[in-house]
Amino acid sequence: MAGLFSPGLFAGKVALVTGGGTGIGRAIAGQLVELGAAVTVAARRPEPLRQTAAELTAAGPGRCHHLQADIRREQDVLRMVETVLERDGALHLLVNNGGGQFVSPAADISRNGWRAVIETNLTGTFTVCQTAHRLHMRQHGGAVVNIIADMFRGFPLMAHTGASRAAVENLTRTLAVEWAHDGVRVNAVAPGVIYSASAAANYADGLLEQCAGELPARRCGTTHEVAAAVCFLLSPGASYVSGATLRVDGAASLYARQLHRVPAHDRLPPYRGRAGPTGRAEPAAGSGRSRDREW
Ligand SMILES: CCCCCCC/C=C/C(=O)SCCNC(=O)CCNC(=O)[C@H](O)C(C)(C)COP(=O)(O)OP(=O)(O)OC[C@H]1O[C@@H](n2cnc3c(N)ncnc32)[C@H](O)[C@@H]1OP(=O)(O)O
Ligand SMILES: NC(=O)C1=CN([C@@H]2O[C@H](COP(=O)(O)OP(=O)(O)OC[C@H]3O[C@@H](n4cnc5c(N)ncnc54)[C@H](OP(=O)(O)O)[C@@H]3O)[C@@H](O)[C@H]2O)C=CC1
Repeated sequence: MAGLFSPGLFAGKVALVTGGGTGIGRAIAGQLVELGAAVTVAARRPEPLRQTAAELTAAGPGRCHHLQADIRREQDVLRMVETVLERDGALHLLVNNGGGQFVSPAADISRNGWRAVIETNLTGTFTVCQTAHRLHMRQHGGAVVNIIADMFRGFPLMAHTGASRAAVENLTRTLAVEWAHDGVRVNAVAPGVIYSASAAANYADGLLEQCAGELPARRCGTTHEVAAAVCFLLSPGASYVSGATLRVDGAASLYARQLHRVPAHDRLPPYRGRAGPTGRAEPAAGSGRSRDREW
């Protein structure tokens, strides 16, 4: 099938995709290589990176390098950006896709679990943005896309990722303004439920499929659908788009389905003022338990 974008759209462009060895990141790297870019994929596990780089380079016409880096480690991030600049002489396009989380009620998230997710999704993304800007984009401009998530109504059972992705959305807006005069555009893409091997593994027991059946689109999104949105935002076609969030979710963020179902309860009694219409204090509705919780 012919691609959506003009062949050679990114010829001569240098791109870095974190988390680019697997899933959505791999699809983004694949579309960039297909459109002529020199792409580096970076993440922690060497094997998926090596395999992705080899396969994408073989497919061409662009090429794909790989390097191991943990975006939580400042030294890794510095080395990653320096390596791209030394090898390819520039960094025009940056995609902050590396990230993750786990499903847990907020009450049960350990301090270290919270820190792991915040340091990856938020601090890691910030460190990569700041380093790319400081070492190259401040002088030469560029385009950045941050991958976030559908956290617009909160993210029950994923409080850590909801908080970090909302923060990245706000960071995106701030950087779009601060870096406009450097010629840097910064946007976000918010995927909904996207079928990737990792999502399938992390939302096991058919949860992903079950959830997909309740989405407005009645299916999960594909990694290629996210990649197409990212390529648009990186392209000159989006030259006047900065600070925006593009939701790639088939309208899921506008629809009520959530991972968490609120159980039946009466634990949020209404406020009735000091006195009701009779002049006497009104009894609270519901069970004694509900009254116990009035404050
Ligand atoms: C079905 C409908 C809704 C779907 C919505 C889809 C939304 C998004 C989907 C995706 O993004 S899927 C693809 C992303 N990939 C992942 O999320 C990868 C899987 N996750 C991880 O690798 C980890 O969760 C991590 C924390 C992000 C990685 O950090 P790290 O490698 O450093 O982890 P550890 O050192 O092993 O642990 C640190 C800390 O975190 C606690 N922890 C880790 N996993 C869990 C878990 N599953 N449950 C509870 N706690 C967990 C771990 O115990 C450590 O804390 P302490 O034990 O030291 O207190
Ligand atoms: N699939 C979905 O439905 C949705 C996904 N997302 C987000 O989109 C992104 C891609 O997800 P998806 O492709 O599905 O899942 P993947 O797990 O395949 O992608 C996450 C990638 O991030 C890399 N990564 C994780 N932690 C680090 C780190 N500390 N340093 C560098 N790289 C890291 C992983 O590689 P490695 O472990 O080797 O480091 C992996 O390649 C993630 O940020 C995800 O949370 C958001 C909304 C929905």
